[in-house]
Order: sequence, then C-alpha cells, then structure tokens
Amino acid sequence: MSLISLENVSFGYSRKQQVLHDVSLSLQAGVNVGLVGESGSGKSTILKLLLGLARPTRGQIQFGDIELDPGNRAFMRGYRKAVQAVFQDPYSSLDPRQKVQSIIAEPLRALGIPGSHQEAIEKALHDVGLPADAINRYPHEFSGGQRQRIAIARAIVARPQLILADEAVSALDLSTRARIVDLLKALSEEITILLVSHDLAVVAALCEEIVILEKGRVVESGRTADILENPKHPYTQKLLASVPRMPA
Ligand SMILES: Nc1ncnc2c1ncn2[C@@H]1O[C@H](COP(=O)(O)OP(=O)(O)OP(=O)(O)O)[C@@H](O)[C@H]1O
Repeated sequence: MSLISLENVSFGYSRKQQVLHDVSLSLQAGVNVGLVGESGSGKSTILKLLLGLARPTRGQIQFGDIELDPGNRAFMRGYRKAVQAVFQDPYSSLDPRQKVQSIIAEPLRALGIPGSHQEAIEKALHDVGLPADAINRYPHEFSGGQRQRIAIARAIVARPQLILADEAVSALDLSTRARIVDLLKALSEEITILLVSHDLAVVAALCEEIVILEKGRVVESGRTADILENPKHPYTQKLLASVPRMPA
C-alpha cells in the first residue's frame, strides 16, 4: 500500500483558474520522489493539498487506506505526526523570537505530547549535526545552512514518515546545499522525502523517482535514472536541456 497517494486530483484557486488537472501520484515508504516542473506548474499547490491546507476540487488524497480529511481533527492529529514539511527560506520559516528549543518542540506541542521534550529535541539536533547547546540560542545566531538544519530538526522531531521539502535547499550556497542534501539523504534511511525542486542535480542525488509536472498535469514519471537518461516527453527534454547537468 502507498504511504500517500493523489488519485485523479484536480484543483483550482477559483472556478476559472484550474491549477491541477487529474494528477495522480503515489509515494511508497522508503522511495524518495522529486517533483519537478517550471515555475507555476503547480508543485507548491500539490504540497498545499498534501498538508491539508486546501482540498482537491476533484479526486482524492489517500493516507494509507484513509482519505485525507482536513476537517477531521482527530485524523489530522495523526496525519501531522506522520507528515512534516521543510520550506525554502530558512530565514522566514523560523520565528526569530523563539529559542531553538522552542522552535524544534513546536510539532510536539501541536501534537499535545506532554513533557519538556528535552530528549527528543537533543536527538533531533544530533541527527541534523547541530551541537546540543544550540537549544538556548536564537535563529539569528545561525547561518543559512544551520537554520535549515534547525528547520529539518523541527520536521523530524516527531519522527514522521514523510517530509515534504519545498525547494528546501534552493536558497543555500552550493557547498551548504551539498551538505544539506547529504543530511536529507542520511535521514531518508528512515523518513521518505517528497522534494520539490528546480534543481535536477539535487533531485538526482536524493530521489529514486521523479514526477514531471507541466501546467498542472503529470507528463512523465518513473525512475530518476531512467528519466534523466532517456526523457520521453518533449517537456521533460526541454526541462533537462535548460538546466546545467551535474556530472554523474
Ligand atoms: N493562493 C493562490 N491564489 C491564486 N492562485 C494561486 C495561488 N497560489 C498559486 N496560485 C497559482 O497557481 C499556479 C500554480 O502555482 P504553484 O505555486 O503551485 O506553482 P509552482 O510550480 O510551485 O511554482 P514555483 O516553482 O514558482 O513555486 C500558478 O498559476 C499560481 O499563480
């Protein structure tokens, strides 16, 4: 059974403006998927639906064998434990007034898990390669790469099954980006990642599968290696031709 699947999902922000058209994709535990497409193709909208922030106009999203129902609080509690997100900008995604300890504990508080969470926070910090004394500091005391590690620690602290990563390394310089990709790769031993990225080199490094989105439609999907080697759809070919390729 899939971890999560979109089944024939269509969505529009208004009646006139359909953004997703009959999108189907399925995430299997242990298989990272890269969601790729030009700006405006609907990648972030898919993540929005997966986070339960909007509902499909047509079709459905399945979490295991249960339909995602943003209106069902009990369901969403379990879902939020299983599905966490990391966003692009490590500067705006962390509350500057909160200490790292409080930032990382946020999902545990939201889940109503009692206690100081000290042990879970320390483990998350350790897992993302930050020192234990980071807990008493504020986000502005960290570099962009370190802030993204804090955001990742927050995403993993409740031990989710899936991380939705929206351009999670795009704002970082190249060497920092490579280190965060290595970190995500190590974490993906235990947690599945859905990565939205413009950067095919990052997708190739992290994701076993790839889904290509054009104007809200899936035009090609399959094993990353196959698609990068032998793109079938003209849009994929264009996309591959338009980005610098990293040597394998
Ligand atoms: N809140 C909104 N209200 C109305 N239209 C929106 C909203 N958010 C996105 N859109 C539109 O939906 C379409 C898909 O946008 P989306 O952000 O999902 O694309 P994307 O592939 O993530 O783009 P990017 O790579 O630039 O982030 C675009 O035409 C966009 O203008």
